[in-house]
Amino acid sequence: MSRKWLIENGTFAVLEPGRSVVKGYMLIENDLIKYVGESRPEIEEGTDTFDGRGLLFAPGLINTHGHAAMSLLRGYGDDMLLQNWLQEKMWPMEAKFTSRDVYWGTALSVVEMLKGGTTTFLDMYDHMDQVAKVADESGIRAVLMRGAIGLCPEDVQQQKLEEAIRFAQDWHGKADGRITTMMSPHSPYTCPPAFIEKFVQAAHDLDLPLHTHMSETTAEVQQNIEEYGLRPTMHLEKLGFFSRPSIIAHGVHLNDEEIEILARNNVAVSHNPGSNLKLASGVARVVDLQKAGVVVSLGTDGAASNNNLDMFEEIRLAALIHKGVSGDPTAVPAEEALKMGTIYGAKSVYLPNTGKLAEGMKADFIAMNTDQAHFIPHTDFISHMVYSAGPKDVEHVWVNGNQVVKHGSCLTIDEERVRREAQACFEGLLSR
Ligand SMILES: CSC[C@H]1O[C@@H](n2cnc3c(O)ncnc32)[C@H](O)[C@@H]1O
Ligand SMILES: [Zn+2]
Repeated sequence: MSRKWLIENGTFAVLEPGRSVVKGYMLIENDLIKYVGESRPEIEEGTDTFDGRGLLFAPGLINTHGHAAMSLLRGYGDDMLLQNWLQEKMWPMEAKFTSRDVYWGTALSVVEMLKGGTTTFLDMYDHMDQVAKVADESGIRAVLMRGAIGLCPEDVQQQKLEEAIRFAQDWHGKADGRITTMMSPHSPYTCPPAFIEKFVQAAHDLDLPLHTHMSETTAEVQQNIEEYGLRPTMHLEKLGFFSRPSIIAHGVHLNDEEIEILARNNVAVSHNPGSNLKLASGVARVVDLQKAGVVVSLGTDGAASNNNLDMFEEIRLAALIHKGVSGDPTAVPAEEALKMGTIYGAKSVYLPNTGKLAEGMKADFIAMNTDQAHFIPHTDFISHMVYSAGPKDVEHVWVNGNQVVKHGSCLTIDEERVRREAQACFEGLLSR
């Protein structure tokens, strides 16, 4: 049965050229936005109404890189460089992760993301059926992939590849279309070239995009040059990676030629400023990437390197650090930063019908309470959302037309149970 409802007297962040915000109405039918505008549309009998006064409606935030189950390792390895952090802290603990750990760790992250206004997340991890189960049950939209590290014997590599293919086939388009999949070798420094080529071939066979970590640290770039005689971008290009739609995470250390290769191949970049700062990896050349025409979106990375999944923080960091680094106060203006967290996120994870409040788009959106001191005066709501707001301002969240957060509480997940089980999982990991 069709369900129609009309939001009245709201403020809508439409982010269109010449008009960032519209005061008026938004009509939703099932999973789709049917109308956004100043005048009240004709509505059929039986259409519900929703009072939007005091609320700023915005597209749901899109987190384009992360490892949700790593919230179990939040605070477990702080103030370290990437390679030491991975080798000494993360990988030894992750080797002990069971399906149960991944389920509750992911659920913990999904609670944090939904309550903080994130309606879509990309996730690269192991035990991915558990991640898909959480996405299915919670109502969030998810772009999922079995991440594969190839530092293992060939028969184990083969198992990982087959599992990645099986997972991608099983879940693509599931959960009312909320789950899509990608193929994902972890990185050029953890995957031998022949292993990466197999993922590229599988992505061609399954008609799926590719995702990987790339050029996150100077050490990684140096190692790639020593092992393969090429910088990571040229190396992946040679392996055919960019012959598929692809999104790379980080892209911190890129030279001009690499930026040109990414632009020429329409490769999207997930910028993860919080994680890159915390691991002292550096600051990505976002302004140069955007000037070259690369779609740059935003990700949190896992909660063990961030240490939260707050997309407002990533949006604000994107708007701030590039001003600081360049000395140019117009670098990454507020509206551009917000687009990186919404519409550019949608483009970079190949979900073109999300990320915007407009007719025909999926009804994935949030409502923020603007009757608060840090939203006053009601001058520029886009500025306030980027420079002043945070996850606690998110009052309601809808994904695919369904309400998943109401007055700041999750409707689809038992948050108290998730917190208890996640704590128990962490204690179990410590004792094993
Ligand atoms: C194969 S599952 C994903 C794998 O990635 C690791 N990881 C988490 N954050 C980062 C990062 O910033 N760079 C590289 N790898 C990262 C995580 O610990 C898992 O092992
Ligand atoms: Zn990562």
